[in-house]
Amino acid sequence: MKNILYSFIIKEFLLKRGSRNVIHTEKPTALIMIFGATGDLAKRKLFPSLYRLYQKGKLSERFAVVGVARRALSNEEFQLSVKESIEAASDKNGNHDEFISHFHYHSHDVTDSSSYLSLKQMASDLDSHYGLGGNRIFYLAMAPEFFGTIAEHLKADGLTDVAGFKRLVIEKPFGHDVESAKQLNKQIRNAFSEDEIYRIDHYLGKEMVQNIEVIRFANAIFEPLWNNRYISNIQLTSSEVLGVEERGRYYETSGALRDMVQNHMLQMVALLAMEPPIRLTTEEIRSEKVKVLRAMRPLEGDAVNEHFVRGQYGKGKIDGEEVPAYRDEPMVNPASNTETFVAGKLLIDNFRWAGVPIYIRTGKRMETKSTKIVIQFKDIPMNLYYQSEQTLNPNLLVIHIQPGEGISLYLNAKKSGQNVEATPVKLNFANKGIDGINTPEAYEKLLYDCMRGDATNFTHWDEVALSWSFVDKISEVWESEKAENFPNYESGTMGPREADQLLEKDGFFWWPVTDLNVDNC
Ligand SMILES: NC(=O)C1=CN([C@@H]2O[C@H](COP(=O)(O)OP(=O)(O)OC[C@H]3O[C@@H](n4cnc5c(N)ncnc54)[C@H](OP(=O)(O)O)[C@@H]3O)[C@@H](O)[C@H]2O)C=CC1
Ligand SMILES: O=C1O[C@H](COP(=O)(O)O)[C@@H](O)[C@H](O)[C@H]1O
Repeated sequence: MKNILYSFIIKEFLLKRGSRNVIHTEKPTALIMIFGATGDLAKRKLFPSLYRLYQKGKLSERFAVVGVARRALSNEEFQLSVKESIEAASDKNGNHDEFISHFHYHSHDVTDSSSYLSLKQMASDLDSHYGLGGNRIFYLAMAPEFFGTIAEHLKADGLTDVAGFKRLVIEKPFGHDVESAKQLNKQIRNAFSEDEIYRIDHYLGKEMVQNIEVIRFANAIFEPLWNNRYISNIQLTSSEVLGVEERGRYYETSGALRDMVQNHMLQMVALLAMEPPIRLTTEEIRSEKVKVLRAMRPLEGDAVNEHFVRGQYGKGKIDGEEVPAYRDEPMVNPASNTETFVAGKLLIDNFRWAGVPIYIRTGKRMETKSTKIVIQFKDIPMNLYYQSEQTLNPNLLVIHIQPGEGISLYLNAKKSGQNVEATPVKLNFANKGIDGINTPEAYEKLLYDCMRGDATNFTHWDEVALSWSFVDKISEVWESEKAENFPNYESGTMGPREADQLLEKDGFFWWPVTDLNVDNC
């Protein structure tokens, strides 16, 4: 029985997945201008992702990259840093010379108006040299305070006057709250229209986050059950083992709520809870996600601390090593009130989800690195197969986002032998096991999507505004009340006790993410 069900699910899943996922063969042509080209993001993610696209033949020879940053570098020095970043990320022995010859450097302070004119000249020369058709992508991989200034200069100094397309890719955080996000949006909208703006949420580039839609809408067995009649609760965990590391300055003004919940966690909630779009177009999918965010019950006053728990890590042990408390990290206030952990209960007040709690939790310095979604189905009305003192396990659907990728379905089946008792069985689909290849990095997919002009996996302004409005109410309360019990969880644990109590008071518990790991098939 286990095998029959298993193969049915896998076959169904792959068939539907294949019919939906068009294989893109376009080789887009563009000038990609990376602001912040000497920074961490460019080196760790952007250059290696562009290289992988090139290696896979998804970039034609008609592309050029201009790296922009303040420090004085020659083209050769910049190309060497690109080469080093590719080697550090993956390919130590490849021949990168042809690829890196497409990279050029412009030393430029983005606050200095005069240097945009030479940047414009450089862009125009590269456009002619590589035959780029005037297509331009401006990637802002810099601190957010520069986003608005750069966008304004690009327009004022004529860099956006192009014969081809112009697109702005903008990193997180998109604002600090709804007001600052509106202000930033206004600045960039003076230079780019909404459909030219690609707001990055790298979770939307993750293979299994993109798979949420397919699992839901391509399987006859799930969608009819995807509602408050059959689902008792949903749990989303995104736990990290790393601490705040070198990012104390940024994190002190952000905290886990702004850093992870406002964007990644709420985006995953929207994908899980949205109605089937009438078409798989960017506009239709975004519009369904927006409806979920609009239906999320806002929290105010006392409701904030009834539905949300905050935590901050203290010292502890990770992999046998002592690690410091958050308050002892570099560039962190020794009396910091910043949360490094958030757990919350969300309610979506619409016909499908009324009464189904969606629990989220995310934090740094936790026991394990894991992003998982657990959908817990309601109990059957009557338990025929267990002794009265035993309870039947609920059916669970687990979507493994990372580090393992796949899905597991927990069912009850008959125990082998003469008896008629039920025993839990787990049906597993491990993504790598089936495809036999490493799935592309999120940034690789998102860069390619942007070059092709597909904004589906980027966040629309309406989503940004709604998620900030939701989160702002929580921040207001937390910023006005000092957390007297911080630090309230030891590094290397799954967060504060209050996060468990949040579910216990509803009669649930967090499914232990380490026990649910996907096995390779
Ligand atoms: N790093 C990561 O993993 C992630 C980063 N992000 C986001 O990406 C963005 C960049 O982050 P990250 O790469 O870590 O930042 P870094 O601090 O490592 O890099 C900043 C870059 O900006 C350049 N820069 C700073 N000031 C100026 C200026 N006035 N004019 C021109 N260039 C300037 C720096 O170069 P120079 O000093 O030479 O001028 C450097 O290239 C941020 O918005 C961050 O939130 C988002 C997700 C993950
Ligand atoms: O955006 C961010 O995400 C990372 C976690 O990303 P993941 O892909 O490793 O899950 C987080 O560490 C960082 O603080 C945050 O800014």
